[in-house]
Amino acid sequence: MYLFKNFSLKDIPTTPAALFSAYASFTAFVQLVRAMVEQILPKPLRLYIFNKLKDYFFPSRSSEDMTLVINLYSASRMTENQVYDAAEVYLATKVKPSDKLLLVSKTHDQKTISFANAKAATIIDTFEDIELKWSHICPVKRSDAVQNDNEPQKQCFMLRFGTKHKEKVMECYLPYVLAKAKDIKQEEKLLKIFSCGGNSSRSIGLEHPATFETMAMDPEQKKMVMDDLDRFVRRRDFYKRVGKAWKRGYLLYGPPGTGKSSLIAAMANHLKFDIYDLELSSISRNSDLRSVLLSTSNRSILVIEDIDCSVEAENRVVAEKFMGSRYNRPSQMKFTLSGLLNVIDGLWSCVGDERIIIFTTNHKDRLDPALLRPGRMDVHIHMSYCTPSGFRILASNYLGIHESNPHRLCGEIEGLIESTEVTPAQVAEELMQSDDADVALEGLVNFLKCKIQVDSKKTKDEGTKKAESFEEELEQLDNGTHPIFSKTSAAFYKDVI
Ligand SMILES: Nc1ncnc2c1ncn2[C@@H]1O[C@H](COP(=O)(O)OP(=O)(O)OP(=O)(O)O)[C@@H](O)[C@H]1O
Ligand SMILES: [Mg+2]
Repeated sequence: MYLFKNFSLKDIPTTPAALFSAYASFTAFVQLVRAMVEQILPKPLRLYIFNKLKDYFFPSRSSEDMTLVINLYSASRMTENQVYDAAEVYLATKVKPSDKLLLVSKTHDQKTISFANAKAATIIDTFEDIELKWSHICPVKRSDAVQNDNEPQKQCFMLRFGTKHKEKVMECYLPYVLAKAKDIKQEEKLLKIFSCGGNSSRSIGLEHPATFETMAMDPEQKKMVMDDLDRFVRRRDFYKRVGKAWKRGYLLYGPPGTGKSSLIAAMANHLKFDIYDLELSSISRNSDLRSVLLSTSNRSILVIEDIDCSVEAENRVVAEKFMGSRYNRPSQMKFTLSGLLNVIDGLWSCVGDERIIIFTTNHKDRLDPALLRPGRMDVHIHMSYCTPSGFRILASNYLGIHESNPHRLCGEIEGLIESTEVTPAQVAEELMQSDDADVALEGLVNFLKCKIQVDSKKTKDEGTKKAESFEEELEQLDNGTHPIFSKTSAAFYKDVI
């Protein structure tokens, strides 16, 4: 303040001699300060402060730094550079509360609106105490410039860091950015379900709400499946080490309405894998099957539902085609379960990674032994009729009734469920009848009681029918009119029955 108060315009040196003298005193002053600093601060500390100041005032000129240039296109310019893509995704998450300019976007593949920092700014990231400075270069297109379509814009990211960290950045940080970006994309990804058959494959967004949380399954079985899936995706190196393809096969079996399809959706949602639903009925040749398999991507689930019916139906179709001699070489068209398994096994073991294949059936007992052979399907999951614990999950999903505060009818319902075979789908349908828990649960009680009555009548009727036919048979044996046994062998047969 003192200096400024006493300073007037006439103090500004104007003549060359006065300017020289001012310069000389300024340099003398700087040298004095420098000498004092050299006396007080040791050299390493001085260097450190000097570099910091230099970085701050001249960020692009630090001699101890090195810069990596990450172009939008790879060196060959044929394809997009995955590192650029990953950097874009990764840096978009580095939004700071102080950022005043944000980019807002949402693509078809994203579930939510995303906010990213404008690329104009330098973004400072830290990784294991290394400071990394990201900046984005995007040359402005001049309106008078001749646009050459073959020459992509030289957009790039510049990544600057201390040269001494070169190895760590190359070997650890960049892979970390790639992995992080993959996770972010995976998290935001809208799953797809591809319907594959013949030569075509259509896809739509998979918005099935089933999750493991909403699945009415035995808690231990649920945990087993979740753990198995988690272990599978974690074990890339393990599969490599033991020389096994990174694939896993599941067989889901159980009566209709026990949640086989829902479990597939829950698995896809859990892993964030797309689903390829293979319609075997529209595939007549192994070559079609091969091309469908080749068109599936990594991190996906290939589903073949109702395997017992599909293969039977397919064999019929092939037989019809064969009889109609629409094809000249019918032997090539033979399409059997073992053929299917061979194609899948053969291709499956060498194409792609992180694949899951799921077969479903209502009748495990009708399946070809080739499918049940040990080692063919890694995990067999039995989807059973509704259990009391399954009911509790459904009651929580549909009516918000929690175990800690059960409804007065829950105990009765659990007892009824234990004494009959009711599917989770049937229970769910009853629970959907009303938002009012009293009404919905009373409806379920009535439904279960009716079912028990109908079932016991059916069993009784069957028993009566059996008893009647038994009586009839005895009579035939006695009077010698039995269609198989003569009067002489009747005594022996009576003993057996
Ligand atoms: N275990 C379950 N947990 C939760 N909901 C279930 C369960 N099982 C069935 N559901 C309900 O019933 C409906 C039908 O079930 P889903 O289609 O999954 O049965 P499925 O076993 O595949 O039957 P299908 O053998 O006929 O194909 C589902 O949409 C879901 O609402
Ligand atoms: Mg199903």
